[in-house]
Amino acid sequence: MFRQSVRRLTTTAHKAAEVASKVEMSNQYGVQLAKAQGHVNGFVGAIGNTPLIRLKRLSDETGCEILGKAEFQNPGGSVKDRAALYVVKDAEEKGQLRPGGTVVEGTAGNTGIGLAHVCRSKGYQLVIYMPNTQSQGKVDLLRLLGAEVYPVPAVAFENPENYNHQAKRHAERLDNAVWTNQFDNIANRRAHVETTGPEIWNQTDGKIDAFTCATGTGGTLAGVTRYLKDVSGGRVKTFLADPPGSVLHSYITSGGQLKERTGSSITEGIGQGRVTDNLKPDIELLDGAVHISDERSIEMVYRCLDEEGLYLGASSCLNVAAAKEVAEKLGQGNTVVTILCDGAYRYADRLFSRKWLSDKNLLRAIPAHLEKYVVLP
Ligand SMILES: Cc1ncc(COP(=O)(O)O)c(C=O)c1O
Repeated sequence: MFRQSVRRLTTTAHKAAEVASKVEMSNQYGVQLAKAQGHVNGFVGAIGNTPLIRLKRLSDETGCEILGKAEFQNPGGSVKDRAALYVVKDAEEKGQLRPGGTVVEGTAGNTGIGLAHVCRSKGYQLVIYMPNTQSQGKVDLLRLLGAEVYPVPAVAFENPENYNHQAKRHAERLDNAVWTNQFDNIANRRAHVETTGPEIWNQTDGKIDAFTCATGTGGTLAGVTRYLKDVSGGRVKTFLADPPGSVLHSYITSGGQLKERTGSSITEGIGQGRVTDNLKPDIELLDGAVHISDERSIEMVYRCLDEEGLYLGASSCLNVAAAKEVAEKLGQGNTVVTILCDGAYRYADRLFSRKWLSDKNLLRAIPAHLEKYVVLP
């Protein structure tokens, strides 16, 4: 009995030592091993290097190459994983965030999910403030990923009770905490100057004529624009893609006049009422802007599913519709790249619901042969 217990203890101790040495080894050599053996180190190592997908039907139709960067393949499921990693890394590098610290952000969507994964994998606490108009599903998912979530009244940015200002104040009350401030923190834009832009350039071998995407914070559009303009000596043209309810299309086409925000869109995560600090340095570099109605975005959700087998969210499909418009504007033989921001999984209960589509007066935008995909009541 005694001998058995000793054997069990010795085996346990041996196993513990083995595990400890593996952990140590993985800490010390993780990055090198990852590179040598073709795997990546943890969640953050899996961010980026997403495929560039040729959209066959739209390319054939326009006589251009229309390519979508598959950002839905990031480990947290969206383009926002890149920004989440960069704003956290930036806070670490500036000494604002030390081991065991807390990240605080105001976000209603993908940035929160990206941050929740990044914070879990790096051992930080995460606090999220969001408007209380958001679905319970989003709140539940963030809580499931370990975040502390505060739904607060949905008031305008100018109101001190807006979720962004509450997030800022929360961080100020804590030690070793940072408000990552995705809208005006240019580490967000840097993620795309340093990763998304170079990936697109390398994946196209520099044979890219235009890039277009929508903006939420503006990080993706500004960062990719900056990189592509620099590396191509200004040759690559870049365009904002804008949904209804955003002021940026008219800001760009009117030469810098900021109008009052009116209207709204079914596309989530995009559309803006102001020029954020992420956009400011690069908005002048843009060659133009295209406006895409909700009808065109939703039609493209169904077309991408039917023609390409791609199950995409509405902002991705607004981008695809914009890429098609840019291709038609530039003419045959051009290569146009856009961003496939996330999949439809988080929005399926709306995008494929007959009631929701008819409440939004969008059922009529779906071509008859694609109505078979409206599978939810
Ligand atoms: C689904 C989706 N698409 C696009 C964007 C816009 O990206 P960016 O913030 O880089 O402008 C966001 C931002 O949250 C998003 O959630």
